[in-house]
Amino acid sequence: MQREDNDHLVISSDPNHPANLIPELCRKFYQLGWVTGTGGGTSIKQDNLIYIAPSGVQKELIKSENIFVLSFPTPKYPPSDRKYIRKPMGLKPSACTPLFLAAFERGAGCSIHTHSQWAVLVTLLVEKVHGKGACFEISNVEQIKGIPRGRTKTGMLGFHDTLRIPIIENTPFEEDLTGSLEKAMEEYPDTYAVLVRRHGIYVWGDNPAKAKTQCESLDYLFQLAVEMHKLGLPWI
Ligand SMILES: CSCCC(=O)C(=O)COP(=O)(O)O
Ligand SMILES: [Zn+2]
Repeated sequence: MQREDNDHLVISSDPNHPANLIPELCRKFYQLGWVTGTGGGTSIKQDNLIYIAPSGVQKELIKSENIFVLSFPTPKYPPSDRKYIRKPMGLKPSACTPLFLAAFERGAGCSIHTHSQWAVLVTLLVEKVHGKGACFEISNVEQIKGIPRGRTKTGMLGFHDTLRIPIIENTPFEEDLTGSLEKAMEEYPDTYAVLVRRHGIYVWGDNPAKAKTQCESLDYLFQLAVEMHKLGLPWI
């Protein structure tokens, strides 16, 4: 049943409650330039509930009462079949919802979408190989250790390991990225992120802290790669 109230699901004095964490994370991401101009967003899964930020709003101004709540599992399509249990009046759920759900279906506890310029720039430096999808690769940089080996493995990548992040092509509407994002997730079962050419990145993690730090490590590596490229240094 769709409800417009259910305020108790988003009102909490606990700073780690998803409805408090999402606004807090969005404020941090805004300061980093990742979600300016209403772009990007964040979603958290806790038990069988998904908390989602609203669409097309200033992400740094989101309040707990603006948060949508979905019962998980839920159909991704059509949007009218999704099991919303809290829908704030006058707001629309993030257009990233089916992409966030794709990460939750694969065990994630938090999914972040940013429009980081470093992420966009690396997608312009990595070309599509004929017959294969494009992929950002980097190795021999300490910060690679901030990324887990993968969903099917334990521990973090090592200094000499190669980090691979698939790149998918952008589409006119955010929702339409879902098919290619899921294909990339199948082709790279150990990835925790997918870059979207000329758009940004989706990053997910087991919980909000891991998703955030993985997002930070990746952004560091993208910036480094772009700066190395500018200096004429190979980054791989
Ligand atoms: C200028 S933002 C264009 C839409 C977009 O790419 C995006 O990430 C915004 O998603 P929302 O959560 O606001 O629906
Ligand atoms: Zn976007």
